Amino acid sequence: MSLVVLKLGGSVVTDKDEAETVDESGLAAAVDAVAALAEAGQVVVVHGGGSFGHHHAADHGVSSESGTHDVAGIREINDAMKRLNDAVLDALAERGVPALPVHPLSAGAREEDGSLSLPLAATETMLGEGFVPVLHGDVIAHAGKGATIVSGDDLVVSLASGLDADRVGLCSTVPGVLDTAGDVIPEITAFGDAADALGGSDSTDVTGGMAAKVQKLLALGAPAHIFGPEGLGEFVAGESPGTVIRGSN
Ligand SMILES: Nc1ncnc2c1ncn2[C@@H]1O[C@H](COP(=O)(O)OP(=O)(O)OP(=O)(O)O)[C@@H](O)[C@H]1O
Ligand SMILES: C=C(C)CCOP(=O)(O)O
Repeated sequence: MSLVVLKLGGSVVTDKDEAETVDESGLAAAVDAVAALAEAGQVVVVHGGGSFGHHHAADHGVSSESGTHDVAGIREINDAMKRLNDAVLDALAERGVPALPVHPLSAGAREEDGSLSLPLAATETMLGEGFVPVLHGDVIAHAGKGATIVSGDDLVVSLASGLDADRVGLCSTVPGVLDTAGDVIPEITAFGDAADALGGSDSTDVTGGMAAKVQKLLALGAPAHIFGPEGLGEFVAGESPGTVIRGSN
């Protein structure tokens, strides 16, 4: 049975400029795509932090690089991500998708060198039992730093390689990775293919925006598709919307 790893960008499922605001129409379109993928095979969903995680993380000075030992701050970030996760799970349940949460704060950790340890037992067993695991960017224990932020993009890379996914898609609010003229770059095989145009996010963001996303996906060593909400249908149909990141490792 085919296995797809699909990221729902925080910019899709939330209004990234309004604190803790779900984008109902973006979420609805994304969940319809997940429902279709779940009908056809196995799917693992990862969603980003959007205006839930990033705003609270920024308030506490926590990012993928900067950590904290402030328990109240860690809990504030994780609680916000669980609220967004509940909204995604509820929308999936309304469409009859058997979705269950996997919270990275309680499932994984970062080693001192920053490498991510994400045991897959919960995710793999959920898949084997016919469930749809839903993970999300989160705050995560980090040896030597207390806790830092793990991006949904990091989780996508870890899951796709650990589960040997057949297809990887990342839905954002842009139609793909854009060049300096604003056109979609069809394929990226090296960071230099788009370096001039790659930047952070237009909204509050503590995990590096599109530049970090492309860098992480190039390390995956398998094709990953970056597309906008209008590309969800094509991705579900097995086509290649937006930009394909084709790294080698
Ligand atoms: N060359 C580029 N092409 C496309 N988007 C770019 C580029 N450079 C910077 N960006 C910015 O990156 C954003 C997408 O990255 P972002 O991390 O915000 O996406 P996301 O995964 O939906 O969000 P989240 O990280 O909350 O899950 C775009 O909204 C755009 O503002
Ligand atoms: C900021 C938090 C807590 C999540 C970051 O995940 P991302 O939005 O996928 O980068």
